[in-house]
Amino acid sequence: MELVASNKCFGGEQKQYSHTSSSLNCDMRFSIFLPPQAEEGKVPVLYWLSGLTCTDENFVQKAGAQRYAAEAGIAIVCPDTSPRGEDVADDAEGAYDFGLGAGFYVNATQAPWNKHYHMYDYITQELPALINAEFPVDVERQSISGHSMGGHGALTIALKNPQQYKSVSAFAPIVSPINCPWGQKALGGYLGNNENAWFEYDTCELVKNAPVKLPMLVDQGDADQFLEEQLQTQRLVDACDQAGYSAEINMREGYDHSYFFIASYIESHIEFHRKFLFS
Ligand SMILES: N[C@@H](CCC(=O)N[C@@H](CS)C(=O)NCC(=O)O)C(=O)O
Repeated sequence: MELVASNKCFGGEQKQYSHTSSSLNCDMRFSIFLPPQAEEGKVPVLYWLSGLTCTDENFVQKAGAQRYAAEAGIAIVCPDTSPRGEDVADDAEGAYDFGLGAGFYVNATQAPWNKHYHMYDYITQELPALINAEFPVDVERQSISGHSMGGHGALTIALKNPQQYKSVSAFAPIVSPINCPWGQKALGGYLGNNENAWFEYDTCELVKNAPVKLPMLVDQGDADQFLEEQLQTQRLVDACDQAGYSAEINMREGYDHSYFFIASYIESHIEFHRKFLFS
Protein backbone atom coordinates (compact mmCIF):
# COMPACT_ATOMS: atom_id res chain seq x y z
CA MET A 1 0.00 0.00 0.00
CA GLU A 2 1.37 3.42 -0.98
CA LEU A 3 0.32 6.82 0.30
CA VAL A 4 -0.67 9.11 -2.60
CA ALA A 5 -1.96 12.17 -0.74
CA SER A 6 -2.63 13.32 2.81
CA ASN A 7 -4.39 16.48 4.01
CA LYS A 8 -5.38 17.55 7.49
CA CYS A 9 -9.13 18.16 7.58
CA PHE A 10 -11.41 19.08 10.54
CA GLY A 11 -8.77 17.84 12.96
CA GLY A 12 -8.55 14.49 11.19
CA GLU A 13 -6.82 13.33 8.02
CA GLN A 14 -8.07 12.87 4.48
CA LYS A 15 -5.77 10.33 2.82
CA GLN A 16 -5.49 8.59 -0.53
CA TYR A 17 -3.66 5.30 -1.12
CA SER A 18 -2.86 2.98 -4.01
CA HIS A 19 -2.50 -0.77 -3.70
CA THR A 20 -2.49 -3.89 -5.84
CA SER A 21 -5.84 -5.66 -5.70
CA SER A 22 -5.86 -9.43 -6.02
CA SER A 23 -9.61 -9.65 -6.63
CA LEU A 24 -9.54 -7.01 -9.38
CA ASN A 25 -6.15 -8.03 -10.73
CA CYS A 26 -4.91 -4.44 -11.08
CA ASP A 27 -3.69 -1.43 -9.10
CA MET A 28 -6.42 0.54 -7.34
CA ARG A 29 -6.78 3.77 -5.44
CA PHE A 30 -8.99 4.42 -2.45
CA SER A 31 -9.52 7.35 -0.08
CA ILE A 32 -9.99 7.23 3.67
CA PHE A 33 -10.99 9.95 6.12
CA LEU A 34 -9.71 9.34 9.64
CA PRO A 35 -11.46 11.47 12.27
CA PRO A 36 -9.43 12.96 15.14
CA GLN A 37 -10.77 10.22 17.47
CA ALA A 38 -8.75 7.64 15.47
CA GLU A 39 -5.63 8.91 17.25
CA GLU A 40 -7.01 7.61 20.53
CA GLY A 41 -8.31 4.21 19.45
CA LYS A 42 -10.42 2.28 16.97
CA VAL A 43 -13.32 4.09 15.30
CA PRO A 44 -16.32 2.75 13.38
CA VAL A 45 -16.21 2.96 9.59
CA LEU A 46 -18.62 3.97 6.84
CA TYR A 47 -18.02 2.67 3.30
CA TRP A 48 -19.13 5.05 0.54
CA LEU A 49 -19.78 3.74 -2.97
CA SER A 50 -19.90 6.34 -5.73
CA GLY A 51 -21.86 6.49 -8.95
CA LEU A 52 -21.21 6.34 -12.67
CA THR A 53 -18.09 8.15 -13.91
CA CYS A 54 -16.73 8.70 -10.38
CA THR A 55 -13.40 7.79 -8.81
CA ASP A 56 -12.63 7.66 -5.10
CA GLU A 57 -12.26 11.45 -5.18
CA ASN A 58 -15.73 12.83 -6.08
CA PHE A 59 -17.26 12.22 -2.67
CA VAL A 60 -14.12 13.38 -0.87
CA GLN A 61 -14.08 16.71 -2.70
CA LYS A 62 -17.79 17.48 -3.11
CA ALA A 63 -19.93 15.94 -0.35
CA GLY A 64 -18.59 17.93 2.60
CA ALA A 65 -18.81 14.85 4.81
CA GLN A 66 -15.57 15.33 6.75
CA ARG A 67 -16.96 17.94 9.17
CA TYR A 68 -19.73 15.57 10.30
CA ALA A 69 -17.55 12.45 10.31
CA ALA A 70 -15.00 14.31 12.46
CA GLU A 71 -17.72 15.31 14.93
CA ALA A 72 -19.19 11.81 15.06
CA GLY A 73 -15.83 10.00 15.17
CA ILE A 74 -16.47 7.87 12.09
CA ALA A 75 -13.92 6.92 9.39
CA ILE A 76 -15.11 7.01 5.78
CA VAL A 77 -13.63 4.73 3.11
CA CYS A 78 -14.21 5.63 -0.55
CA PRO A 79 -13.21 3.01 -3.13
CA ASP A 80 -13.04 3.59 -6.88
CA THR A 81 -16.02 2.54 -9.03
CA SER A 82 -14.35 -0.06 -11.29
CA PRO A 83 -11.04 -1.77 -11.90
CA ARG A 84 -8.53 0.52 -13.63
CA GLY A 85 -5.55 0.32 -15.95
CA GLU A 86 -4.61 0.06 -19.60
CA ASP A 87 -5.34 -3.64 -19.92
CA VAL A 88 -8.78 -3.38 -18.26
CA ALA A 89 -11.57 -3.82 -20.82
CA ASP A 90 -13.87 -0.84 -21.41
CA ASP A 91 -17.13 -0.24 -23.23
CA ALA A 92 -16.55 -0.49 -27.00
CA GLU A 93 -17.79 3.06 -27.55
CA GLY A 94 -16.32 4.38 -24.32
CA ALA A 95 -19.82 4.95 -22.92
CA TYR A 96 -20.00 6.34 -19.37
CA ASP A 97 -22.48 3.74 -18.12
CA PHE A 98 -20.50 0.51 -18.69
CA GLY A 99 -16.89 -0.59 -18.23
CA LEU A 100 -14.43 1.86 -16.65
CA GLY A 101 -16.10 3.96 -13.96
CA ALA A 102 -19.15 1.70 -14.06
CA GLY A 103 -18.36 -1.59 -12.32
CA PHE A 104 -21.85 -1.81 -10.75
CA TYR A 105 -20.42 -3.62 -7.70
CA VAL A 106 -20.94 -7.09 -9.21
CA ASN A 107 -18.66 -10.05 -9.95
CA ALA A 108 -18.62 -10.34 -13.74
CA THR A 109 -18.92 -13.84 -15.15
CA GLN A 110 -18.62 -12.99 -18.85
CA ALA A 111 -15.42 -12.51 -20.86
CA PRO A 112 -13.64 -10.17 -21.15
CA TRP A 113 -15.14 -8.54 -18.04
CA ASN A 114 -14.48 -11.47 -15.71
CA LYS A 115 -10.72 -10.85 -15.85
CA HIS A 116 -10.95 -7.70 -13.68
CA TYR A 117 -14.53 -6.72 -12.87
CA HIS A 118 -15.00 -8.30 -9.43
CA MET A 119 -16.10 -5.21 -7.55
CA TYR A 120 -18.45 -7.20 -5.29
CA ASP A 121 -15.58 -9.26 -3.86
CA TYR A 122 -13.38 -6.19 -3.65
CA ILE A 123 -15.91 -4.19 -1.61
CA THR A 124 -17.18 -6.99 0.61
CA GLN A 125 -13.90 -8.81 1.30
CA GLU A 126 -10.59 -7.54 0.02
CA LEU A 127 -10.90 -3.84 0.84
CA PRO A 128 -12.34 -4.28 4.37
CA ALA A 129 -9.59 -6.82 5.17
CA LEU A 130 -6.96 -4.28 4.07
CA ILE A 131 -8.63 -1.39 5.93
CA ASN A 132 -9.01 -3.44 9.11
CA ALA A 133 -5.36 -4.51 8.99
CA GLU A 134 -3.86 -1.09 8.22
CA PHE A 135 -6.04 1.48 10.02
CA PRO A 136 -7.47 2.00 13.52
CA VAL A 137 -11.01 0.95 12.59
CA ASP A 138 -13.35 -1.39 14.43
CA VAL A 139 -14.23 -4.47 12.32
CA GLU A 140 -17.41 -4.99 14.33
CA ARG A 141 -18.79 -1.55 13.46
CA GLN A 142 -19.19 -1.00 9.72
CA SER A 143 -21.97 0.65 7.74
CA ILE A 144 -22.36 1.36 4.04
CA SER A 145 -23.81 4.12 1.86
CA GLY A 146 -23.64 5.29 -1.73
CA HIS A 147 -25.04 7.30 -4.61
CA SER A 148 -26.88 6.19 -7.75
CA MET A 149 -24.94 3.13 -9.06
CA GLY A 150 -23.21 3.25 -5.66
CA GLY A 151 -26.59 3.41 -3.91
CA HIS A 152 -27.45 0.20 -5.75
CA GLY A 153 -24.11 -1.21 -4.62
CA ALA A 154 -24.63 -0.23 -0.98
CA LEU A 155 -28.19 -1.58 -0.82
CA THR A 156 -27.47 -4.90 -2.55
CA ILE A 157 -24.26 -5.51 -0.60
CA ALA A 158 -25.93 -4.74 2.74
CA LEU A 159 -28.98 -6.86 1.95
CA LYS A 160 -26.74 -9.79 0.99
CA ASN A 161 -24.36 -9.37 3.95
CA PRO A 162 -26.45 -8.03 6.86
CA GLN A 163 -24.04 -9.55 9.39
CA GLN A 164 -21.26 -7.30 8.08
CA TYR A 165 -23.02 -3.93 8.46
CA LYS A 166 -24.97 -2.06 11.16
CA SER A 167 -26.96 0.11 8.74
CA VAL A 168 -27.30 1.07 5.08
CA SER A 169 -28.24 4.31 3.33
CA ALA A 170 -28.39 5.61 -0.22
CA PHE A 171 -28.81 8.79 -2.23
CA ALA A 172 -30.76 8.47 -5.49
CA PRO A 173 -30.06 4.73 -5.82
CA ILE A 174 -30.81 2.52 -8.82
CA VAL A 175 -33.30 0.35 -6.93
CA SER A 176 -34.10 -2.21 -9.61
CA PRO A 177 -31.37 -2.63 -12.24
CA ILE A 178 -33.29 -5.51 -13.85
CA ASN A 179 -35.96 -2.93 -14.79
CA CYS A 180 -33.94 0.05 -16.08
CA PRO A 181 -31.66 0.72 -19.07
CA TRP A 182 -28.46 1.35 -17.05
CA GLY A 183 -28.98 -1.86 -15.09
CA GLN A 184 -29.98 -4.01 -18.03
CA LYS A 185 -26.91 -2.94 -19.98
CA ALA A 186 -24.60 -3.57 -17.03
CA LEU A 187 -26.06 -6.86 -15.82
CA GLY A 188 -26.41 -8.18 -19.38
CA GLY A 189 -22.78 -7.30 -20.10
CA TYR A 190 -21.20 -8.49 -16.87
CA LEU A 191 -23.45 -11.50 -16.15
CA GLY A 192 -24.79 -12.53 -19.56
CA ASN A 193 -28.36 -13.39 -20.41
CA ASN A 194 -29.14 -15.61 -17.41
CA GLU A 195 -31.62 -13.37 -15.63
CA ASN A 196 -31.57 -15.50 -12.48
CA ALA A 197 -28.05 -14.20 -11.93
CA TRP A 198 -29.35 -10.63 -12.33
CA PHE A 199 -31.82 -11.07 -9.43
CA GLU A 200 -28.87 -11.49 -7.05
CA TYR A 201 -27.99 -7.85 -7.65
CA ASP A 202 -31.45 -6.28 -7.61
CA THR A 203 -32.38 -4.38 -4.44
CA CYS A 204 -36.15 -4.81 -4.93
CA GLU A 205 -35.74 -8.57 -5.40
CA LEU A 206 -33.41 -8.86 -2.39
CA VAL A 207 -35.80 -6.87 -0.17
CA LYS A 208 -38.46 -9.52 -0.79
CA ASN A 209 -36.39 -12.20 0.92
CA ALA A 210 -34.21 -10.18 3.29
CA PRO A 211 -33.37 -12.48 6.21
CA VAL A 212 -32.50 -9.48 8.41
CA LYS A 213 -34.11 -6.06 8.02
CA LEU A 214 -31.09 -3.79 8.53
CA PRO A 215 -31.86 -0.13 9.26
CA MET A 216 -32.23 1.52 5.82
CA LEU A 217 -32.40 5.20 4.82
CA VAL A 218 -32.91 6.45 1.25
CA ASP A 219 -33.08 10.05 0.02
CA GLN A 220 -34.19 10.88 -3.51
CA GLY A 221 -34.61 14.27 -5.20
CA ASP A 222 -37.89 14.70 -7.09
CA ALA A 223 -36.14 16.91 -9.71
CA ASP A 224 -33.54 14.19 -10.41
CA GLN A 225 -33.15 13.89 -14.19
CA PHE A 226 -32.71 10.10 -13.87
CA LEU A 227 -35.65 9.42 -11.55
CA GLU A 228 -38.28 8.30 -14.00
CA GLU A 229 -36.29 6.18 -16.44
CA GLN A 230 -33.44 4.80 -14.32
CA LEU A 231 -33.96 5.13 -10.58
CA GLN A 232 -37.70 4.40 -10.20
CA THR A 233 -37.76 4.89 -6.44
CA GLN A 234 -41.43 3.92 -6.20
CA ARG A 235 -40.43 0.31 -6.93
CA LEU A 236 -38.45 0.27 -3.67
CA VAL A 237 -41.32 1.87 -1.74
CA ASP A 238 -43.64 -0.87 -3.07
CA ALA A 239 -41.15 -3.71 -2.45
CA CYS A 240 -40.61 -2.56 1.16
CA ASP A 241 -44.37 -2.24 1.74
CA GLN A 242 -44.95 -5.75 0.42
CA ALA A 243 -42.11 -7.25 2.46
CA GLY A 244 -42.99 -5.37 5.65
CA TYR A 245 -39.55 -3.75 5.58
CA SER A 246 -39.79 -0.40 7.38
CA ALA A 247 -37.16 1.58 5.48
CA GLU A 248 -37.13 5.39 5.62
CA ILE A 249 -37.50 6.60 2.03
CA ASN A 250 -37.69 10.37 1.57
CA MET A 251 -38.63 12.32 -1.57
CA ARG A 252 -36.87 15.69 -1.46
CA GLU A 253 -38.56 18.48 -3.35
CA GLY A 254 -36.54 20.27 -6.02
CA TYR A 255 -33.26 18.35 -5.62
CA ASP A 256 -31.49 16.87 -8.65
CA HIS A 257 -29.00 14.00 -9.03
CA SER A 258 -25.85 15.97 -8.28
CA TYR A 259 -23.45 16.23 -5.37
CA PHE A 260 -25.30 19.45 -4.37
CA PHE A 261 -28.09 17.12 -3.25
CA ILE A 262 -25.68 14.80 -1.45
CA ALA A 263 -23.98 17.72 0.31
CA SER A 264 -27.41 18.94 1.47
CA TYR A 265 -28.30 15.68 3.22
CA ILE A 266 -24.98 14.03 4.10
CA GLU A 267 -25.18 15.27 7.68
CA SER A 268 -28.45 13.41 8.22
CA HIS A 269 -26.99 10.21 6.71
CA ILE A 270 -23.95 10.34 8.99
CA GLU A 271 -26.23 10.96 11.96
CA PHE A 272 -28.38 7.97 10.89
CA HIS A 273 -25.34 5.67 10.75
CA ARG A 274 -23.90 7.12 13.97
CA LYS A 275 -26.97 5.93 15.89
CA PHE A 276 -26.37 2.31 14.88
CA LEU A 277 -22.57 2.37 14.90
CA PHE A 278 -22.50 3.61 18.50
CA SER A 279 -25.51 1.75 19.92
N1 LIG B 1 -24.57 12.26 -17.74
C1 LIG B 1 -23.67 12.21 -16.64
C2 LIG B 1 -23.99 10.92 -15.93
C3 LIG B 1 -23.07 10.60 -14.86
C4 LIG B 1 -23.51 11.08 -13.50
O1 LIG B 1 -24.48 11.83 -13.31
N2 LIG B 1 -22.76 10.62 -12.55
C5 LIG B 1 -23.07 10.89 -11.18
C6 LIG B 1 -23.28 9.55 -10.49
S1 LIG B 1 -24.52 8.60 -11.34
C7 LIG B 1 -21.89 11.58 -10.53
O2 LIG B 1 -21.73 11.50 -9.33
N3 LIG B 1 -21.05 12.26 -11.32
C8 LIG B 1 -19.82 12.84 -10.83
C9 LIG B 1 -19.92 14.11 -10.08
O3 LIG B 1 -20.99 14.77 -10.09
O4 LIG B 1 -18.93 14.48 -9.43
C10 LIG B 1 -22.25 12.29 -17.17
O5 LIG B 1 -22.11 12.19 -18.39
O6 LIG B 1 -21.28 12.47 -16.41
